Amino acid sequence: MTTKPSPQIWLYDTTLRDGTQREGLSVSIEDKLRIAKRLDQLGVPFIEGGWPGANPKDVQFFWQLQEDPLKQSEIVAFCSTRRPNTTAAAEPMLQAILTAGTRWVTIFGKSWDLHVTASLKTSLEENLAMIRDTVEYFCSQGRRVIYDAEHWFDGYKHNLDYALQTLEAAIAGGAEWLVLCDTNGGTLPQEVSQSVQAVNSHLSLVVGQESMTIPQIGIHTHNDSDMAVANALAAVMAGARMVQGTINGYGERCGNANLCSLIPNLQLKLGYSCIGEHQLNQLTEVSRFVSEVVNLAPDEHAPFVGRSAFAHKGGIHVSAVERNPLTYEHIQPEQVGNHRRIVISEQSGLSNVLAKARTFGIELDKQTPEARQILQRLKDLESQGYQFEAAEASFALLMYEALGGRQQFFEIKGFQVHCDLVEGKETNNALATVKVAVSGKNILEAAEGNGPVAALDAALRKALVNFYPQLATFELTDYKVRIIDGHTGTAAKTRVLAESGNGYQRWTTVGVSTNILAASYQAVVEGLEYGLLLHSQAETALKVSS
Ligand SMILES: CC(=O)SCCNC(=O)CCNC(=O)[C@H](O)C(C)(C)COP(=O)(O)OP(=O)(O)OC[C@H]1O[C@@H](n2cnc3c(N)ncnc32)[C@H](O)[C@@H]1OP(=O)(O)O
Ligand SMILES: CC(=O)C(=O)O
Repeated sequence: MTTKPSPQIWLYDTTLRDGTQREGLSVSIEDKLRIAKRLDQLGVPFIEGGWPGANPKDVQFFWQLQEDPLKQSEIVAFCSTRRPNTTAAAEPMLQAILTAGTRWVTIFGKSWDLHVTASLKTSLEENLAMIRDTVEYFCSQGRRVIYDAEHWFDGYKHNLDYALQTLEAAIAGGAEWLVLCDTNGGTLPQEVSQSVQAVNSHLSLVVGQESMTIPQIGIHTHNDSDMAVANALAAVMAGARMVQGTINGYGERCGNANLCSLIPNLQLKLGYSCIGEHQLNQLTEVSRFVSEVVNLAPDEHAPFVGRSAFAHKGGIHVSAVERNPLTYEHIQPEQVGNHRRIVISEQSGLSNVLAKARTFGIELDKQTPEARQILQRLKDLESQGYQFEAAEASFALLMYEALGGRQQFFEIKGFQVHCDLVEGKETNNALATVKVAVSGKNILEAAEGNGPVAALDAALRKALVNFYPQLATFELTDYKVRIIDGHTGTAAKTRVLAESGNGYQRWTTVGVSTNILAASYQAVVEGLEYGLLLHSQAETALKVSS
């Protein structure tokens, strides 16, 4: 028996054009080239690179791609129709599109009569001529044209006859795709379905009579009603075959349809073919790559690709997921290149503790009193203000302690910090002294730092480095302070999260106290202890393997 091939949906990425219309997002030519190349590897058939002629950066970008073309994607130049009362050939803006040297061009034109009169300030007839002429001009120059019907759904609602005439003008000019745009993002899914079906029926009737090829329908949605992905899916289910969107949903105002959600929904839920399976599992990496290049923090809670998309926190969830992931996961995280995470907190049950212990190489038995003690200690500490979700190294130390296997690398006998808040003295304004004991030997050390925590960290390392030379590679990489129960004023508790690293691993520890220095001290000391533990575990593993 032969299996029916999945119907194809043509993906059209506009991260480099509509995505860059997002407030706070700006990219260099090099950034654009890096993103285009990554999308090319992902197998996106169309990549809208920008509007050459609108700014020098986009002109350069297309020229550079002529020197070093993409391997599989079509790079597309974007532009408006010609201005009123001129000719396409006379428009400098359209000439810039030709020099961009792309095979495909996307032209956007007005579908809504309000826009023609209020924004273009021209007649309805002239707008039809602008659409037809512009598309025709590019076709006559050997380009293939995608026509973006701007404000399609508003035009459809307010003046259906005219909106349809604008599509017919694009067809008459030679457009191969008609992309219906929800430019203002205010449309709901059932309106999208109904409109796409109506357009398809109208085109088969009108264009069929003139025995012309019927262009295919595409969809371009914005997220102003939080419907961009739902609307694009509704359009596909109603017959659209091109989907425009951006990586991470970047775009003007509230953004565009998010391809990181659309692709897996289309492919895994609706059975359409968009990109290859081995490309689908690159999606999480592509999402993070693009957010890194555009210098925006990734959305940790983004569906499919976010760090928390498959993170399980509630004890009931973890217990069930450990038995069968289908209980609380809608797809396998690996299908989109993501992975499952178990989070520990006051919401945990024994299943969370057991699963987390396993990630540290500790096999706990649910029936043992130690497992229950660890859970109880976790809940007690969280009720005092600790948070272990992000401080897994402190949780590991807590587990070793409960199991009687916490190694004592050093003992702190006391510490003092002195801050010198003299105006103009911004460096080394703090001095810390520490007294520590290692293998029964007492050491007293002092160090300066740009603040009390840095000074304390430096003094501790100085005291310990002769015993543990690996400390020279450790560094405090991040330090976060949060005031909890702030209504109690200066008596409020402070939670400190300290991130440490040794060049190839990072770990986070937590400290809580009414005294910010005591909280910091606790987090910093546990950070050093955990780093020493990692080193000692690595040495043991090396001895065993050799
Ligand atoms: C829905 C969308 O997202 S469409 C893409 C929107 N993206 C952008 O606007 C980013 C790039 N834009 C730009 O760099 C500039 O706006 C430019 C270069 C295009 C135009 O700059 P300017 O000539 O200074 O015009 P300005 O931005 O003030 O106004 C836009 C002009 O385009 C016209 N216009 C708008 N839509 C269309 C269209 N579909 N076809 C033809 N002209 C159009 C407007 O009527 C206005 O013309 P006017 O100046 O003769 O009144
Ligand atoms: C073309 C486009 O970006 C829009 O209509 O939203």
